[in-house]
Amino acid sequence: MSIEGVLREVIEEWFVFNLPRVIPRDISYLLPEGSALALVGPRRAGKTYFMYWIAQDLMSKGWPRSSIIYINFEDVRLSVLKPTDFSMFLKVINEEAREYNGKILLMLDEVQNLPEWGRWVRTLLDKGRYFVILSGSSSRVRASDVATELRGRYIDRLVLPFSFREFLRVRGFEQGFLEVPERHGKLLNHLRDYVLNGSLPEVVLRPEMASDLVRTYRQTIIYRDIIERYRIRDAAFFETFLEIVENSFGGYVSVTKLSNYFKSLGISKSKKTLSNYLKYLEESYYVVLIRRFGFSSREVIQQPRKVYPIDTAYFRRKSIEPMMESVVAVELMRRGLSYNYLRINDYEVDFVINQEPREYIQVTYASAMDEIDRREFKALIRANEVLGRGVARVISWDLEDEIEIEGIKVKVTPLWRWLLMG
Ligand SMILES: Nc1ncnc2c1ncn2[C@@H]1O[C@H](COP(=O)(O)OP(=O)(O)OP(=O)(O)O)[C@@H](O)[C@H]1O
Repeated sequence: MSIEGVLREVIEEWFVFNLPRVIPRDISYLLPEGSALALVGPRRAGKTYFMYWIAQDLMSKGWPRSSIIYINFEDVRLSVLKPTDFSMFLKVINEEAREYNGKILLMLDEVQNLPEWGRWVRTLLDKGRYFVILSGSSSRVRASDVATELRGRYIDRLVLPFSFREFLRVRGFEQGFLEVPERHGKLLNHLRDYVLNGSLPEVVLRPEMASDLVRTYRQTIIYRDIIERYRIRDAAFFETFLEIVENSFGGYVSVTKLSNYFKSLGISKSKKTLSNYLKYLEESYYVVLIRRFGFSSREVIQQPRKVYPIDTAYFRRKSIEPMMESVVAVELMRRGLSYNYLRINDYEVDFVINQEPREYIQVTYASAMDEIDRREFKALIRANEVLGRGVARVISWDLEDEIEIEGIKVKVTPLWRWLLMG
């Protein structure tokens, strides 16, 4: 069959494809004129399913199915598409689809498999007749690649594993009357499940498969998205490096210390290489790195970074507190906030949110107010003194209070409430 025939076949299959049941996400989307909507985020976080959801949502608002085309370029039948096939592609789209209010929506998935996809998308946008939504593998269609390929003509949306609100929706737990004791107990059980097992959609939906799924996801990220993509020749070394990073989840990684450590083993790796490896892990959305507050980006490389996995399913179990911090870090990312950790002499604040007013956050698993380490409060007070007045908050497991220490009000907020606040 000619490539034209194949493309028609793929599109016609889409028109009769039974869309799966999709759990609605709390991620907003829009169809911008002249720009593409790029969905970025970690592996298996639900980018494709979010496209299906958009299709369903638009159809419920009157869009006919024939005005929406979804193409997955990972389809082997499309692997022979060449950059010069663009005119044919356009002709097939125009013949197969029907306009709705003068527009056709094109959803292009795994777009990295399409040679020169950036040019294709820009040309489509120039025609003024198409809305384009695209997504691709986390490492090849990273936010930075989209920026380069589309020269600013895009809006991106980060698709992360389920938020706690979405997670409760999957579990069928209504979000009212949370203080009623029986419901409260259930809520805390859900919270424990969320913190300990993470919220990758398939893992949440098929908990019995969790360990197999998580192992496979990790392998794909490490081997396909990082080692292959960045052409890392010394894969065995990278794995050793990764092991150290994974064992540091919830703590610090310092490129300087790592470089010295490897030197002591007779392995010479430059700080630049190690720093790049960390960057790859971050760009592939496997880890979240938190930089120290107050240092320029050049200086920050020398500073230890705090490291968390993108989902606690990847966490090497330690205690629950660092896992709670991990959930908070990813939630801040979900809310699109910029944040750092802060260290002033011996005091440390887990998160400083860079907004007006600043917010200083500590995370604790303490089960009674007097169990909270005084140093946690002291650090919040120091932060207020040094960086200026802000909101001081302790995120706890289930404690709720507001106290005043040395003239500074500190809010103590349960993790579940904080997660549902966003
Ligand atoms: N909103 C959702 N409702 C129901 N199931 C979902 C949802 N999102 C994701 N899933 C489940 O998680 C799996 C992975 O989701 P999806 O394929 O959308 O991820 P992705 O981000 O496109 O992955 P990749 O980066 O590997 O292409 C799906 O096969 C489905 O089982």
